[in-house]
Amino acid sequence: AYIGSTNRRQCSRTRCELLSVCRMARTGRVVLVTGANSGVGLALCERLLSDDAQLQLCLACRNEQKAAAARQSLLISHPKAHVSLIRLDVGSMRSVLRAAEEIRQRYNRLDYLYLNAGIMPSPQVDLRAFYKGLFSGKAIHMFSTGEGLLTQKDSVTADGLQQVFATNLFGHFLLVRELEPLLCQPGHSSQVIWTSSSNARRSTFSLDDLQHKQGVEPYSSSKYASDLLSLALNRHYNSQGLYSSVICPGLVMTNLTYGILPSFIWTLIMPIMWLIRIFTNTFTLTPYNGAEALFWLFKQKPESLDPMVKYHSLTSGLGNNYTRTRKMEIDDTTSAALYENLLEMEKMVRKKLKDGDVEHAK
Ligand SMILES: NC(=O)C1=CN([C@@H]2O[C@H](COP(=O)(O)OP(=O)(O)OC[C@H]3O[C@@H](n4cnc5c(N)ncnc54)[C@H](OP(=O)(O)O)[C@@H]3O)[C@@H](O)[C@H]2O)C=CC1
Ligand SMILES: CC(C)CCC[C@@H](C)[C@H]1CC[C@H]2C3=C(CC[C@]12C)[C@@]1(C)CCC(=O)[C@@H](C)[C@@H]1CC3
Repeated sequence: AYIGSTNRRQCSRTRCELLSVCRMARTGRVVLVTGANSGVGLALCERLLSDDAQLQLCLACRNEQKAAAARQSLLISHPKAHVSLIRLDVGSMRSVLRAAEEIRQRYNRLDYLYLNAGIMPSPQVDLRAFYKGLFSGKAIHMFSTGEGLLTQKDSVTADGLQQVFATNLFGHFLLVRELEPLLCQPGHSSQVIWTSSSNARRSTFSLDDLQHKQGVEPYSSSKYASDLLSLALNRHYNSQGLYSSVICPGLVMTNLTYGILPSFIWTLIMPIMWLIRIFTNTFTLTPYNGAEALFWLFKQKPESLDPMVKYHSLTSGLGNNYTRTRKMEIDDTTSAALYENLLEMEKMVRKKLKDGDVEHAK
């Protein structure tokens, strides 16, 4: 019933309207966005619909109510848009497999897959590092990347995976693998676009501890892993028409960032944040601005994209948005090794889920 809410609306339409919807559905580009019910993901959806009214947009979210509210808000500004919902908890591998099956049944191709859902659970600001950073001569770098400032408390999911790794990376990896038949269509190219971060740091990632069980910066590690994985996807799938890119939305005020400090502190420092924006173009601050690079990529020929760079959403002091590339600190050897490890992990997870089903049936 959840995923069929578009259909319910259509039932009440005339036959003629229905036929035109079906005709459009056959021609419009298909875009799926994970974590589309708030923040950068929702702002991206707004921008995509403003650009292309024929789009078939699918919001993949874990929370039914929030997803329905997001769809409603999109339909208020774009009443004729084709917006459907799919339930997807990207941190649960069973949910990923179920959602992918539903997507394969619903669409015969996928043009854009935005892997945007992400978490940073129980973030803690290291105040000592913050004060040190302020007077280190690298304050602007610290403000634009949050490097070394944030630690998080991770947990373990029902699949036995680290939650941050499962949500920010592995669930999305499994989704891409499952949607391969829709993404890799002969004579047709598709884009996979990861919402990574400039917080991604090589030193927080280790091939010996992919899930970052040992460390306290799982967010940074998972984002660095997404940069590596995007490169590996390009190496494996470009010949089949699939192109992968990573972006950083800059510092955006969303549920994720509001979770970092108590709300009264945000209220107090907000004027300072707007001031800092004069010195660093990475303080995009609004979800609309943060979605700039995601939207920019939507307009690009995928063949023209560089797999070694990250696309950054930037906003000038005067409030103008633009996208700039920065070379990532990644290499093919580590990227290939990560990919092999993820394939191994995928096998294990699939087996575990299958064995679980058999146990359950007994
Ligand atoms: N805000 C910032 O400054 C920056 C953000 N980013 C990245 O941007 C992306 C979007 O975050 P942002 O808009 O800021 O924050 P929000 O918290 O507003 O958005 C995150 C979205 O991801 C969804 N999500 C989280 N976990 C899951 C899950 N298990 N399954 C499905 N959906 C899930 C959330 O759904 P729900 O509402 O149900 O929790 C929400 O819709 C993230 O990947 C984040 O890491 C990167 C750099 C900077
Ligand atoms: C008065 C307070 C002690 C001031 C603390 C400021 C910090 C909370 C921010 C300074 C730079 C910010 C930042 C992020 C979060 C909040 C800060 C650390 C991010 C890490 C959020 C998520 C991302 O992915 C990054 C790109 C952000 C970079 C900057």
